Amino acid sequence: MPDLSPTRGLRLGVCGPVGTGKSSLIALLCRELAGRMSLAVVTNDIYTDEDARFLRASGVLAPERIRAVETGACPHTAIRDDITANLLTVEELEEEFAPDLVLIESGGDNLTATFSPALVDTQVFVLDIAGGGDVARKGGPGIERADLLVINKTDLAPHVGVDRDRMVADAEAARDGRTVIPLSRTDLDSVAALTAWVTAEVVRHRAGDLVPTDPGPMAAHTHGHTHDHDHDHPAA
Ligand SMILES: Nc1nc2c(ncn2[C@@H]2O[C@H](COP(=O)(O)OP(=O)(O)OP(=O)(O)O)[C@@H](O)[C@H]2O)c(=O)[nH]1
Repeated sequence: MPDLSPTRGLRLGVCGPVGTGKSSLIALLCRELAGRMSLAVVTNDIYTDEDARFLRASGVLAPERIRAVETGACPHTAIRDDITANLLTVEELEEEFAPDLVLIESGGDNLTATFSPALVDTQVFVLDIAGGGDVARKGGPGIERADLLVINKTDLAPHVGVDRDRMVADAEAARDGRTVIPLSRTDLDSVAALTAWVTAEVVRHRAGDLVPTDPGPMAAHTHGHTHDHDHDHPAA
């Protein structure tokens, strides 16, 4: 029987709306895991490398292990529809550092963006508790079917009038039992739960037991844009 276990590390996608704490979560994971495994990070931003600069400045990982993809369009395009730039960047990092884990951050996007299963082996969707207790009930592919849903910034729940346990229960109901982790960087037990989940995924991947599953495409949408002159668009 040939050895089918993968020779490259786990590729983990971190997705979610703007400002929910994706970069902070990646910084947290780097801080917790860097002593135990080899890591690399790819960030996606539309026009800047701001997230990569934030992570380099946080000092959690050698700067050369953090690379930015400037998507030039909605970030979800670069993580789902045309993943070439991301794949090339991930492969460069894999060739140079042979990481056990590559974390890929999507740019802040809307509620329905997801990673292509051709780019990541497993994916986390991040919600912000301050975005409101109803958000988990609204569903969408990431909330319902990402491998892990994180409800982040739970320390803010009392300040924004959200019932944390209710929101977690709603999310669990929407996800048919898939894992939900309520997280705050100030709650060490929750940080340990996140770290344990990621470590278990690395182990599953190494054993050849992790089959990437697609949460599904994002909802149909249009890209609003303005022009300062009239012209016809070429047919798509
Ligand atoms: N109170 C609290 N704030 C947090 C926590 N995690 C992150 N934040 C804050 O949330 C804000 C947004 O965090 P980021 O990590 O930049 O969020 P992001 O999702 O990467 O943002 P974009 O890349 O712009 O989409 C920052 O001010 C963080 O300090 C948390 O656990 N608790």
